[in-house]
Amino acid sequence: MTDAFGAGTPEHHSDVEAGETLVRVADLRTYYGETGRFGGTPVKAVDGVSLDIEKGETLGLVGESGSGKTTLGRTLVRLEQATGGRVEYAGTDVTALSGDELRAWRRNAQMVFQDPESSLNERLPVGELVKEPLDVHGWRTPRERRERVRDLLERVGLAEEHYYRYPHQFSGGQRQRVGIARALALEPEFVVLDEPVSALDASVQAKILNLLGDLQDDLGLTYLLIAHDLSVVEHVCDRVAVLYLGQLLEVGPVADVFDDPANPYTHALLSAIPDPDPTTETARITLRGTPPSARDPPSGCRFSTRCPAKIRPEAYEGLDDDVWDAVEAVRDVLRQRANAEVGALERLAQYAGLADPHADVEEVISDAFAGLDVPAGVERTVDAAAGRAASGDVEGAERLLADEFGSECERAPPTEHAVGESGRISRCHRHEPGVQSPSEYFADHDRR
Ligand SMILES: Nc1ncnc2c1ncn2[C@@H]1O[C@H](COP(=O)(O)OP(=O)(O)OP(=O)(O)O)[C@@H](O)[C@H]1O
Repeated sequence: MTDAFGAGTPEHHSDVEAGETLVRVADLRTYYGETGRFGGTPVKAVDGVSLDIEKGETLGLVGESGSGKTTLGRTLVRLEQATGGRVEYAGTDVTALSGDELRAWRRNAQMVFQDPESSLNERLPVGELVKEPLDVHGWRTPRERRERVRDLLERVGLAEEHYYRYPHQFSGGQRQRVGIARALALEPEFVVLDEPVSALDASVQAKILNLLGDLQDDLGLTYLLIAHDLSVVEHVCDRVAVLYLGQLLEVGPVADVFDDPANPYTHALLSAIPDPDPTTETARITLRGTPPSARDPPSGCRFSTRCPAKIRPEAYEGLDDDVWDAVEAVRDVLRQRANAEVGALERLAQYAGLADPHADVEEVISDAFAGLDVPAGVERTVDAAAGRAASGDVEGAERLLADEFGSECERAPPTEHAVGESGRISRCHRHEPGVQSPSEYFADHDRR
């Protein structure tokens, strides 16, 4: 065994070498609430994720709010129990661990939480907060624990006199330092950092990120960094994984993914970052609305309901982009209306005499197509769908449009495709032969 920050590897660490797989995630699923209020469908927060994390790397995890980032992170450190699949840590499936084995493994896998305002118990002085995990694990003698806490406080840039202060006496950055010290108390090998700087001012963010980088170098840590700020990921991560509605759409080295994204969703996410160079002309892709419900995710590709590069039926390949987008927008509205949860709410509203839920479908349609030159064939199909919706058959209307305008994107889930030589993978039907790749498609279509 080593001292607090002594040389050498702590005994409880794995024998995995830098660059080898430390954490192997296989078809992982974490569902919440098997019996929901609206009819018993669980929220599929993580739904079939497979991913390797290498010892010593920083893997970024990005995706919109609600995509399952926190749930995935929490499942990897066993703060959440997986519904299915495996998390192998140095070859051992930790989803199956219990009792003493689980307790012993927990030393290796810790988490730093997003919000230093609420993740620290206000009633304990920071020294006690940092010492708590050592107490819980019965680490060495009480005196040695206090000494280790002093070392830890110093290591994260706090001073000895901070031991007896309370979290509310600290700034946001200092509180996050306390959170980091607490996570490191038991000398973990793998740390999930859940938005560790998003609640902090920009100048403080840089200091905390530097600290995390120094600690990684000194202690040989492996990080999973959850972040919504893509520029943070670009600066500090080795690889990045892109999550959408509980599934990974792209994984690869940061340099490659940021330089030349493979998946349409990554294209859209990255195009939202302001380009510091005003001379380059990068198209901004606007994503319509918010991701659909994780309780009732779309069939086929999860991103198909919002994808700007969705494959079209051959007859509509040449259709004007604006008309296509209007069709997609109408389909989106119909889908939301046919959704069980919305349906239940609407039935309730109807029962209370508040509204006729189908009254404004025609209005939605005329708004969507206003000012557009709509080909007669498209108009006929959309009118027929509007008629069905107005008579109360929203699902029938949705089906009619799906039959006419749908493609493999919404019929089958895309498989994993290797992209380039750097171990990158992307899930998208556009990587299959016979269609333009996502990059070729975006080069051809201005989706601003
Ligand atoms: N304890 C819970 N019970 C029920 N549903 C939950 C719970 N925690 C999260 N969810 C749901 O699971 C899905 C994924 O949430 P999660 O917090 O993992 O996403 P996220 O990508 O981390 O989002 P954010 O960026 O907003 O933190 C969401 O639909 C969310 O509402």
